[in-house]
Amino acid sequence: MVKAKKFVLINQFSGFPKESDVEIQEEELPEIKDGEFLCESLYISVDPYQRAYPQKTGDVIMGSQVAKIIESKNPEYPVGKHVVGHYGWKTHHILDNSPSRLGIPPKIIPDDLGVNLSHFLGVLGLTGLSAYFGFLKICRPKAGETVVISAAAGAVGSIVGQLAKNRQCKALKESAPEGVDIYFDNVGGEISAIVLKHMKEYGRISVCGSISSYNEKEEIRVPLVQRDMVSKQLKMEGFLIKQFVDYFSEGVYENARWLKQGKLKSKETITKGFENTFQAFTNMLRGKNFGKALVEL
Ligand SMILES: NC(=O)C1=CN([C@@H]2O[C@H](COP(=O)(O)OP(=O)(O)OC[C@H]3O[C@@H](n4cnc5c(N)ncnc54)[C@H](OP(=O)(O)O)[C@@H]3O)[C@@H](O)[C@H]2O)C=CC1
Ligand SMILES: CCCCCC(=O)/C=C/[C@H]1[C@H](O)CC(=O)[C@@H]1CCCCCCC(=O)O
Repeated sequence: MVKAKKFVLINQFSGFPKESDVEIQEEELPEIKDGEFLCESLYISVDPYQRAYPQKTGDVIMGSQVAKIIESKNPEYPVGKHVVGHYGWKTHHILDNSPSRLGIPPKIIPDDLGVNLSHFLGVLGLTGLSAYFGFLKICRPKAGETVVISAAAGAVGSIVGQLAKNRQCKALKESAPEGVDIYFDNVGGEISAIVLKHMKEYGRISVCGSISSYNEKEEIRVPLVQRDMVSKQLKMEGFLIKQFVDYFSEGVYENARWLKQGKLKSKETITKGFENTFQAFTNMLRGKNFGKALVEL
């Protein structure tokens, strides 16, 4: 009998998440049934959306994992293979072909890509794909254009910055005297209101997230955007990565190709130990991560 450990939400987050809002609980897992497989988590992803989205008390905290299949009664998921899933912060899972709450079933990790397993939660996972699709497909960058990225050192932002440089764009950290062609927004709020003022005519804004608001109890108020949107004829588009789910393999293989060519570097901040998952989560919310924040079990 396998005893799984899991992080359960016991109080709704209010403001910045507190240790007392979650609890590690143990769960005796039953024997697997036909069509099921048992997997052991190797890496767990901590992400801002775990604070942004409402979660029910008593539920396992949502999140993705890379796990190794250790027992199987499902020929599609053989023992020894690794999967990426979105089944929560838990050490062991009994799964089958059923999709997660993101509508995606467990994905077998290809053995032939020659990259770290952890990359499938970062540069080759939901954050790397958010950078790939959110920047390349929504912003359609052109050489010589000026790009500004908020939360540029993070999991998504650090990939967008490299994709921008690979396309001979000027990825700026400080001021942009000639104005901004593309703004990749992970933060929202005041910083975005300032960048909007510096957008060039026909600029494009890809809205990936608004982390400046996730821990705020009060609605953040910023200046009206419509005046600049109209006068500068700007395009602003929000997206959720799941909209591109049918094209994920394109993004994974392109990012993997650039990784192997050295054109993309995957930065990760790894916290060791399942019991430190919540700490890794709050460290990320405090900006203590560089690249993708992960937990290695
Ligand atoms: N649309 C989609 O499908 C997806 C959206 N996202 C969104 O993308 C954004 C980045 O996510 P991800 O790369 O995973 O996270 P990051 O790795 O960038 O970590 C979050 C970062 O946000 C910054 N931050 C935290 N709080 C604030 C604040 N109050 N004001 C300004 N900056 C803050 C910190 O960086 P620092 O303080 O160093 O600037 C922190 O490191 C988030 O908004 C997330 O919700 C992510 C994945 C998919
Ligand atoms: C309003 C908050 C915007 C947060 C944007 C964000 O961080 C999205 C993250 C996506 C992640 O990369 C994979 C997803 O599809 C996340 C969005 C939805 C995840 C939670 C599902 C919510 C639910 O089940 O109701």
